[in-house]
Amino acid sequence: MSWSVVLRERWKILSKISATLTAVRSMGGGPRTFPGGLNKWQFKRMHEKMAREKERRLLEQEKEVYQARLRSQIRVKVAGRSPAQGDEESSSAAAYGPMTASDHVKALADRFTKEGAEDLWNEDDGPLRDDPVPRNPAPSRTVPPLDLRKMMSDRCKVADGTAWRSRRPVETPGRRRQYSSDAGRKCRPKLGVKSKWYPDSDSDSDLDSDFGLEGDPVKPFQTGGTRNPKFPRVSSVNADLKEEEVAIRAEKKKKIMLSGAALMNHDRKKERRAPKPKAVEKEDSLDEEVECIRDELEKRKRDLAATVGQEVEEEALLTPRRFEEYSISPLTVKALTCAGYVQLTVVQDAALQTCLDGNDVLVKARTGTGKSIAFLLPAIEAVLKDATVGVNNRISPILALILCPTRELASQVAAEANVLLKYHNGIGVLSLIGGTRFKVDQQRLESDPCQIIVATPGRLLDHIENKSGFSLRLLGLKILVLDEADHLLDLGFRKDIEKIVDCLPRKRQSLLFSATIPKEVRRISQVVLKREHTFIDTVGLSSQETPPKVSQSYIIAPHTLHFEVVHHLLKEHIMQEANYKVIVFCTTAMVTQLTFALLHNLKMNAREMHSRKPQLYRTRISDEFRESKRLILVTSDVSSRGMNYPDVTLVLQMGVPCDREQYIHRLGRTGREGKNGRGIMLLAPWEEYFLDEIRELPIGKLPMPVLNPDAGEKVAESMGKVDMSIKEAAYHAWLGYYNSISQTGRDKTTLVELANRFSSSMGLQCPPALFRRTALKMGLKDIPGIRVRNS
Ligand SMILES: Nc1ncnc2c1ncn2[C@@H]1O[C@H](COP(=O)(O)OP(=O)(O)OP(=O)(O)O)[C@@H](O)[C@H]1O
Repeated sequence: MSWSVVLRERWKILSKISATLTAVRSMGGGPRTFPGGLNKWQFKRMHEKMAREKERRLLEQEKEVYQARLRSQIRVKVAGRSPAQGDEESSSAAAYGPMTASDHVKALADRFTKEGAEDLWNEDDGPLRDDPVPRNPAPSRTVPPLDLRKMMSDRCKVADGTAWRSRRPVETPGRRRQYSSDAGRKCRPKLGVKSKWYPDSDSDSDLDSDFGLEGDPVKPFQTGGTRNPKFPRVSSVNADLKEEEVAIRAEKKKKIMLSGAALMNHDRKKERRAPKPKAVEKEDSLDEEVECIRDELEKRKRDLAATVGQEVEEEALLTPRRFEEYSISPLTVKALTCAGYVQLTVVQDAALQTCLDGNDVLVKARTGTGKSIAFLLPAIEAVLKDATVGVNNRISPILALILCPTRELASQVAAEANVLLKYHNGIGVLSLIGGTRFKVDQQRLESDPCQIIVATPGRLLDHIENKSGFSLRLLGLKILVLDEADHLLDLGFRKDIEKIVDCLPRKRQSLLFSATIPKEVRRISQVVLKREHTFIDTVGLSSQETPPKVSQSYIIAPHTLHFEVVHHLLKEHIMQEANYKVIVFCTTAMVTQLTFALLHNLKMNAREMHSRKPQLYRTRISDEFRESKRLILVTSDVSSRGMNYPDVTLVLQMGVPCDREQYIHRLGRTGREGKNGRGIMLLAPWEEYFLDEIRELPIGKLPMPVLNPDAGEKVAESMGKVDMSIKEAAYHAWLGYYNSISQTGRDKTTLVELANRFSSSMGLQCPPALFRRTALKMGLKDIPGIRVRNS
């Protein structure tokens, strides 16, 4: 065999081997390593396991609390038995405590109603305040809040001469609130309706329910131990307690007292043993009273709505305190002064010192009142205090982590942080947000010595899971901030937040800020906060949650006319305001696209912003709108929270928001820094149910505007020019939205009707095939009168 043949054979073998090697080479640039030499999946599984364990631990802790509560109940009841009863068990049990159960209840009643018992009351059923007297109390309202309970008791005094003691302690001047609950806002007095007791709720709500805070206008106890004739004797309550005691003892004998099964039994919702009024005739008159008060309440609300534009509430945004009075770095004070911040706003004054002291804090304050600076200052101070700062580390630990729900908000917060760090060389801020290249983030993380990260949860988790060494950098974290905390702890984000928190050191400070903190968020806030955190609420029960100088109104109009009404309102506003700046909120990204296309065809100066747009475009539009005047931003809810666009003159909400909180945040884009503003919500008749959710807000009804037929034709013509694919996409998205949020949407027959109306308002013919496609997409089957199922 010649050499050339041998060479050719060898060449063939070599090329085969190289082809095989190419085929088995792993994709994505080789294996990634994680701390502890784990691969990506092992690392992910480890985190999931840790999360599961944490969940189990929390559950166990909760069980322990129930057990302890049960034990203490039994102890009180056993101690309540007098030795005179001759029961050996009771006499030995009496050693547990010196009081009988009824004495205990009476003493508590006395304690709660006496003056100076403020320390017993909680902030919005939260933990007891460390510092009950704030240095600068929120200025009082010009219009005093309507105290339903006080009115009730006053009326009752007049009616039958008996003095009913209100459960609400008297507001002491100089205090923000002695205690709080949602009672004032959510719970109208509902007589004859039993309120529920949830034994698994936190200790604070126990306090509420035990003392009938929820929905009860009056309290059964009186000072001095005298009994209100409307309520049964405490002894009848004791009889109930005794029965329960016997049942519990029987359970105990079976040795299942503290078993999971026993706990499950106590986990069930129980009807609270709220004392009922005895006299039926009094109940009737009481009903009348309540009706009367409701009417008065409605009237007051209407008056407030009518006059809100005329400075009903003159609350000052700034306090007399100045930043240099706090223990913050002089360089930061210099930067603050440079940016025009000299005095603190109310929320900054209320929260700053507590945050600087290193406590875990949950803060609620109205939109546009300066929460960002209130959490950025403690974050910067925490970084400055760390010994590693100033040391020339190539890769510095991440000391402060700020999480925001949207990319634009994260960029805005990072920009604000940079303003405050103007004179601090060596401290860096980096924003990690979705929609940008991961590689670019990695390079910036390696090249910039940043100690503060502002991130959206998804992208941060990406870095934790896919970038080796990133989790290690987080181990030195000193402070965690959740801006728009209620949204971040919402179902959409919660899993991500839990995963992130699992990667952070336990010994850290956590700050949660938002303009809305629903009760359920307070309960789950302990996913992030320590149990003994402080709750600061600068809004309070007595005040409205929306900006005081924003006039709020709604219009009910047939859906087929919505685009026409929007066009009319915008034209009218442009005529009235020379420097108009309007935000139009739409229900979904696709509906936003459609509305923008329509306004664009109508030659209005508008921009669009929603999640379907690339990040670069979104950033550009956001910056442009921040700087501009005489511009309309048509947007989805990506702009509803936290975005600080100065001098917005009108917020127009087209269609129902997904919940009450979203309404407040959308509206909060106007009237910032205590300025004037206007908010209009446009609803279809079937969306009126939403008004009930915001009934305590000063919102008034506007009549349906008189529409110009010529303008109507113009709108129809412009709608005709909009691309069919945009209309179809909006149609799908719109139906999906209503199907997911509203009761109406869940009624399939109504949904078909809505679909027809929506399609006609777009000039879409709604062919059955299109509706079938939508219905299938939404997982709907068997709609009466329509064959949805694919044959
Ligand atoms: N101490 C201050 N003095 C003057 N202006 C301030 C001060 N603090 C904040 N501001 C201004 O108040 C405006 C609103 O601030 P910020 O965006 O922090 O409000 P926010 O409470 O976070 O609102 P949202 O709830 O919508 O997120 C900003 O324009 C900011 O510059």
